[in-house]
Amino acid sequence: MSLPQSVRLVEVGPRDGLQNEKQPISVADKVRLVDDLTAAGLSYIEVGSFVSPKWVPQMAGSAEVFAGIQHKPGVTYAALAPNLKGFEAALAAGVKEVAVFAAASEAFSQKNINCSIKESLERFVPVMDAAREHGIRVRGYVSCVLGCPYQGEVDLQQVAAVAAELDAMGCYEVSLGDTIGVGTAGQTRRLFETVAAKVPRERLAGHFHDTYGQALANIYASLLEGIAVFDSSVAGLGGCPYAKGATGNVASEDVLYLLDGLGIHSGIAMDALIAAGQRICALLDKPNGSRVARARLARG
Ligand SMILES: CC(C)(COP(=O)([O-])OP(=O)([O-])OC[C@H]1O[C@@H](n2cnc3c(N)ncnc32)[C@H](O)[C@@H]1OP(=O)([O-])[O-])[C@@H](O)C(=O)NCCC(=O)NCCSC(=O)C[C@@](C)(O)CC(=O)[O-]
Repeated sequence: MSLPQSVRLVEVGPRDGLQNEKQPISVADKVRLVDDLTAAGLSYIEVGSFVSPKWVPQMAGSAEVFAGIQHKPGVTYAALAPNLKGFEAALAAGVKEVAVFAAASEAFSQKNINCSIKESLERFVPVMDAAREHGIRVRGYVSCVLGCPYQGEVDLQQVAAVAAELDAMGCYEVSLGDTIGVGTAGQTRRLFETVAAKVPRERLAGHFHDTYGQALANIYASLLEGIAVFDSSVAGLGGCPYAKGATGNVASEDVLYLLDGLGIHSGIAMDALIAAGQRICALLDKPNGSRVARARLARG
């Protein structure tokens, strides 16, 4: 299979990246991050989550963040919504695209959203109905596709079954998440081969955390499988509050470098992206998780 000619990056830094941060981050700083990412040319930014603030306190101000950001025409600004309550809050905040999130592991589903996989899918039905009514597009996530922090191995047929359910209920795209970043390139190819038997490749995306340093290899393996949408996080920010020890997503800057090297178009400006990552890392007082950013900054 030949490599895709263009790739869409879904920037999840403001949501997946920041949700795990313990220190308070002001609405103004979150707004600045999203605006910086818009300026860098990202066409899709996951801005926040409409989840329980008791479960994920850092995402509590998501409505204010949506109210504060610049909405550039042609850019999608999305939010997570785990249930109808979250969807209604997102709608009230003017959100035009939401994402629902399920898991391929029962144990993770319970820890993350306090219900079984089956119950979570049932919860999404009214969300999908309301979204259809209001003309809101819905993206789907499946977590723990290559391993679970609680149950270990995950059956790829189970991943395919959950992805197929999300697809059938109307998610226009399903993102497969290696939540704890344990997967390897060979497993990634088998993952997409298996899931593509049930959901067409053009409706699948890859979401790789970089805990074991395999995320770029997994993205390359996914490209070879014909996948053309990847989630990434500026400066490699993040981790999941319900996946202890998992590091952030693959850094957007590093994915961009890979794509540029392959001649694959993404429309993103590297210098502006690096500047956005540096600004948020300075604010959080943490090292930049992008190797490309560190190398470029060291070069001066
Ligand atoms: C799903 C629930 C709400 C169930 O939580 P629950 O406790 O079972 O919910 P409930 O329906 O029993 O309600 C309990 C309380 O929460 C409130 N509530 C109920 N729903 C909402 C809502 N939407 N927004 C705000 N509040 C809400 C509700 O009103 C009530 O308030 P109280 O009466 O106690 O004051 C909870 O488990 C939750 O919010 N979980 C969020 C988990 C989360 O955000 N995880 C991180 C994102 S997923 C991820 O990172 C993985 C991904 C996507 O990146 C891909 C990958 O890497 O794998």
